[in-house]
Amino acid sequence: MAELLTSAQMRAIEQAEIESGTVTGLQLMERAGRGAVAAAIGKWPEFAQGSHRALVLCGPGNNGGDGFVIARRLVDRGWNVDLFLYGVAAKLPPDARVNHDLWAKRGAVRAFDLAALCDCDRPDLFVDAVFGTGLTRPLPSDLATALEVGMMSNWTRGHGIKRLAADCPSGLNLDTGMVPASESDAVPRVTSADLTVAFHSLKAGHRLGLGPTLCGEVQVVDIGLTGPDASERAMIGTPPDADRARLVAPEFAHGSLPLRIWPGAMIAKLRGQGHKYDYGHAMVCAGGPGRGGAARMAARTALRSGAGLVTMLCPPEALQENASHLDAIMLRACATAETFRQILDDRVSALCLGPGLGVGSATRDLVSVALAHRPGDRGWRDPAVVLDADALTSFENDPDALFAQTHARTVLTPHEGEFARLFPDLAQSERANLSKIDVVRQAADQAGCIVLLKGEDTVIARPGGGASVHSASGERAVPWLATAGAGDVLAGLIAGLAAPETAPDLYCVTEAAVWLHCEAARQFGPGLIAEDLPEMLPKVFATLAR
Ligand SMILES: NC(=O)C1=CN([C@@H]2O[C@H](COP(=O)(O)OP(=O)(O)OC[C@H]3O[C@@H](n4cnc5c(N)ncnc54)[C@H](O)[C@@H]3O)[C@@H](O)[C@H]2O)[C@@H](O)CC1
Ligand SMILES: [K+]
Repeated sequence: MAELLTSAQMRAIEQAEIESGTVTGLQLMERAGRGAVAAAIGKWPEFAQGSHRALVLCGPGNNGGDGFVIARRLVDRGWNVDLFLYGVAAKLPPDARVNHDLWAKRGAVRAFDLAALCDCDRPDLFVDAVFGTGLTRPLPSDLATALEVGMMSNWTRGHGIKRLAADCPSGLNLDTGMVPASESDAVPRVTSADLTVAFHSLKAGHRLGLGPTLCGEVQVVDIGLTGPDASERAMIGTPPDADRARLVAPEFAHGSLPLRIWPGAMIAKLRGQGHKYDYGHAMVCAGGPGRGGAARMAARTALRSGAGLVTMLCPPEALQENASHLDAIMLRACATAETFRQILDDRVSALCLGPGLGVGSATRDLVSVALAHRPGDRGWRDPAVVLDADALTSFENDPDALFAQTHARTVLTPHEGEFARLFPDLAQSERANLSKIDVVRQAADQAGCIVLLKGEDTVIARPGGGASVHSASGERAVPWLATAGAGDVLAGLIAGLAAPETAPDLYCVTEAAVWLHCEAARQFGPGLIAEDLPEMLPKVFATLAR
């Protein structure tokens, strides 16, 4: 559970620490530059010995300051370094200026010039230290060109040049994971780094949007600010604080976490002992004949993932079809919302509605019954209600009617299309400079419940602010998870994990569900279809129990 900071939060942390007198900005910059060089040598051991050539491009702020430190450290190691400054030395902020001056005693500072840069000898390492957390506008086009992969073809064997980015590839907005579009260049050219060293902590933009692709491998470098580890440890089992966002992964900023602690501890059946009813009763509502597959997959996943028992409810005319597919899952006919209300009893602890349910008033009525159900004397909290797919689209014309009924134990799991139907003002086309985290936070506030917006960067948020990002990128990239029915499985997974009496906080369960969903797909590999996901769960659980 690593924190994902915004640029402003990072600045505030640095500022507070500098003002407290425990560290100076100059010390932080030195550690950042040294840490970047150490990370590069760790990744490319061939750089540890001998003389190599680097081209360092420094910017007009403190990110440029890091570049001067990197250049100095490389020369100390016997490297040849060409350094260009995009900006004016006299206008550098103080710490960057000090490092500029230190470098100037060792090598030349050349004013940024595309032609001169292209004239340099082929570098082994290209260091991008132009902009970090301070990017405020699109990249100027000459700079974009200088940072471009295509420019590398100036050098023979240009493809072998390693790219190191200080804090981020310049042009990437570290709050949004987006590259601001420029008027002159509709498709801004930002080049992927091979290695990005993130100072102190991951920032949101490292894991949102284009961030994972552009950053390449990301290593967090400790620059001696008060460690995030303690606060990260405290996060396990509790949702994030209002203004905080975190990465859904078994890791801290500076290390990994045993899987039995997370997500293992989020899975009731990996811990206690109990009767099937202690693990809760999940119910899944299905649509009419020929449309039961999605709900059956959700139900099967709920049963595999932790519910003690699972019942599927369907219209009487779909009974035969569903009965021929289900064994361990119980099946009951449910013709109307009123019947649904009568069927719900004290033991029902999780409800999943939406997959294959059909769009319209009948679905709206079922959703209303689900959201109005209270636990009675036997239960101690409201049942978890997971609403997906048709349960969301059915409220397209009146989302407020849904939001008037949702409660704290409700999770909405839209994809971008469904999200736009419920929150048209927050649709992708309307987001401007808001990050996906900000957008889902606003949605959760509007809806009054947990909202999970799917994608390669899945974002979860709850009312009042806390948010999480799960990134299916890099080693966790699962393009084969983009398959029909995968979303139905996720809805069932949340319901199944939330059903047990001892299930942790619903927000934390939702985080674990997203990770497990991706993990099951990852372990299965290409060729996956949605039915494979519940069948992979036992294997995944086995790795968490150790
Ligand atoms: N003491 C500190 O504050 C430390 C800062 N660190 C580094 O400093 C970075 C943040 O420094 P800054 O806040 O100075 O920000 P940056 O160095 O990221 O950039 C700010 C400068 O770039 C200009 N700028 C922004 N976007 C531009 C664009 N599109 N075209 C042209 N100019 C543009 C701004 O006007 C400003 O001069 C971090 O990412 C990190 O790399 C680290 O050295 C650790 C210590
Ligand atoms: K940079």
